[in-house]
Amino acid sequence: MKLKVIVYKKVDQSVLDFIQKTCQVVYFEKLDSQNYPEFLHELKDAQGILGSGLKVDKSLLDQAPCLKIVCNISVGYDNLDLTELSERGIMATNTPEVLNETVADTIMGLILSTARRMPELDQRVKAGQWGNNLAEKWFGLDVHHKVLGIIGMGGIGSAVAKRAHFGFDMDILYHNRSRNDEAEQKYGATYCSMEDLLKQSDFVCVMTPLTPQTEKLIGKREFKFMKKTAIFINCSRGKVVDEGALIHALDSGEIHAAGLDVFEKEPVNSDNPLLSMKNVVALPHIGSATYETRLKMAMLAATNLVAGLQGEIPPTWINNRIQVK
Ligand SMILES: NC(=O)C1=CN([C@@H]2O[C@H](COP(=O)(O)OP(=O)(O)OC[C@H]3O[C@@H](n4cnc5c(N)ncnc54)[C@H](OP(=O)(O)O)[C@@H]3O)[C@@H](O)[C@H]2O)C=CC1
Ligand SMILES: O=CC(=O)O
Repeated sequence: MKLKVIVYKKVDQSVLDFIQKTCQVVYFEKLDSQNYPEFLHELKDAQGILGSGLKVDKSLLDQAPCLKIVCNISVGYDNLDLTELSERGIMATNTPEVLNETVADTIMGLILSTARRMPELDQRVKAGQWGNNLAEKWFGLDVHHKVLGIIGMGGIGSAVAKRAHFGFDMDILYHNRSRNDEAEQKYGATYCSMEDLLKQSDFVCVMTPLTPQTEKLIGKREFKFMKKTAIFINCSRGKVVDEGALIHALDSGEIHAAGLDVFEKEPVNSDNPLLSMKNVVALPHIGSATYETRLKMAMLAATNLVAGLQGEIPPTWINNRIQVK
């Protein structure tokens, strides 16, 4: 008999076909309050689940006694309680690398659009407010030859550094817990303390995972260190930043602007002060959202799922030191 798995996110038919060669698939294009009871019912005898964003914690796992593998279609796995999964011998996988270049493109888009105020100017032109002269008040800031500080020089951070170094002649500073020799050699990135990075950078880009150590990593103190002309970019997770402190920093002119793909609460509330600030460019958590990359991510997640259930090693297994169930 085929093993039963749940796919709880819309994926391409080719991904479903691949999984269905070896598994029986229960498919929810998305989970909502209407179909959640049905999902929980199916979970009772499911061996694998595949999707993204679902909080997989003790209370969910208590309702999934047969589960062997949880496959995220995302590189971030802050939605997973890894301790709980590992104690139960359940494998967890994510989708690193295949999205690096696409997310880096999104980040460069945020850097350029905040510095050159593209969304604001687009709205003016479309509203018929071009006028005869482009007044100085619509000027932006240069990106090329500036200093880019990357906090979290991993897969995505390195792809940003590559673009900034070769494409924009930027100087790269970075901060991690450990040195990234490759980024230093290939992109001339300079390792420095967080404080030095914040003080010296024209653009500060956060690209760490969300962990207990990185929650509110950037707060009041960090914004105070930044230049008044600094542009802050967050494409990691909203909770890595103290959103109240960010609002204050933008409001009070402590920093110049922000480009945000992620928010403390998603979808962001329509009355969030960040959304009414002209110096904020806001995106709806679409860092990796191209057809090509989302397909690669879903296929990698499916490959993990099938491998794990067939007793093979999933290619991107996170808790790979556990005694498997
Ligand atoms: N907006 C979007 O759509 C997307 C968001 N993301 C987010 O981006 C995150 C990063 O992805 P990716 O680049 O693939 O991950 P990587 O694991 O490749 O890189 C993360 C980097 O963060 C550093 N880091 C981790 N903890 C700390 C810390 N406490 N202080 C300083 N640096 C730290 C790591 O270095 P070291 O271990 O040496 O500290 C590493 O260099 C994901 O976890 C996800 O949350 C990812 C994809 C898309
Ligand atoms: O947020 C997206 C991810 O892949 O992580």
